[in-house]
Amino acid sequence: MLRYAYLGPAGTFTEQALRSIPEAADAELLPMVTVPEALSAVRTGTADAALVPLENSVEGAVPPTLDGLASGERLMINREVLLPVTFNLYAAPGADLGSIKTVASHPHGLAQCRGWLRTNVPDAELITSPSTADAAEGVVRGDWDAAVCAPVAGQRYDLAELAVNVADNAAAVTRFILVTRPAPPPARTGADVTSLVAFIHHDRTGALLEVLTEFAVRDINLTRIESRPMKERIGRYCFFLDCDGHIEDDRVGEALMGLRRVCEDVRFLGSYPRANADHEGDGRAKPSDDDFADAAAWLERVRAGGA
Ligand SMILES: O=C(O)C(=O)C[C@]1(C(=O)O)C=C[C@@H](O)C=C1
Repeated sequence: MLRYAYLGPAGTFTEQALRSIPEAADAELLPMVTVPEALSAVRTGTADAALVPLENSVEGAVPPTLDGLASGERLMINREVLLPVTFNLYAAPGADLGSIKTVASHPHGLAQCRGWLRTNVPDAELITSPSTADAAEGVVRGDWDAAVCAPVAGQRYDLAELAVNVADNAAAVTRFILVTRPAPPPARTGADVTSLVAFIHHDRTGALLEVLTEFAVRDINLTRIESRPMKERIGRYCFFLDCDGHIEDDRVGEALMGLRRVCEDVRFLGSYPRANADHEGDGRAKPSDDDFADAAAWLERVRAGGA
């Protein structure tokens, strides 16, 4: 039986996202307290895969996930899951809004409900917890008065619903990734994402431009770029890049080779099906895949002395 680690406890958005993966239905689900623990379960072999949050459409990146992918033994992204996230405010049965002095949630949960909390419980102290479901559990433990979490967590921990849809942006979506130990990527679908970390030569003028150029000259659409400090000293960053396409695509393979030439190091994080099938790319795709194949065949021919 496959074992899937995830950011737990039961009732997190991550668990909901994991349950949307068909293979997880028959798997053993292993709740972990933090993202680094979930990633480490995969590295040590305690789990076959881990589902962790990567970014939110309102709050941006989840730093422990980026840091856990950039360093340590290499892991690979095998799949992405997009989940709309809606938050409610829960407290112990019998409580009302006026009695709430402390509210806990995951930092991303608190950030997404900042405006509502400031308006409706202006004097409450905001406490960060490892996950939204841990915040709900903390209400049961008596650690704090209320939790901002998913409706499923409120129900699971038998809490009283004090307010619904307390997020400042009702359309928020979180992107989760399923990571495994290094393995051949899932087959190309024609609507794929490739993720990598580029470690540039810091003292070289235009080093980042060189990286971007490898994509631009091959008409590869970049869909995300994000920097994280490398933690050795101020001013050192690595760059997380997502682009359209699969490592098996000629243009993406060529771009990766180009990056390998111009960067200090490149960490390939995987090619996997894009979850938002309505994503249109830049709509140009010129030169076409056939043009890349044709150019490769032409090079072979002229190298061999042909026309
Ligand atoms: O705490 C949870 O429920 C999670 O799954 C984590 C997480 C996150 O890291 O962004 C996931 C989605 C929400 O945006 C808030 C928290």
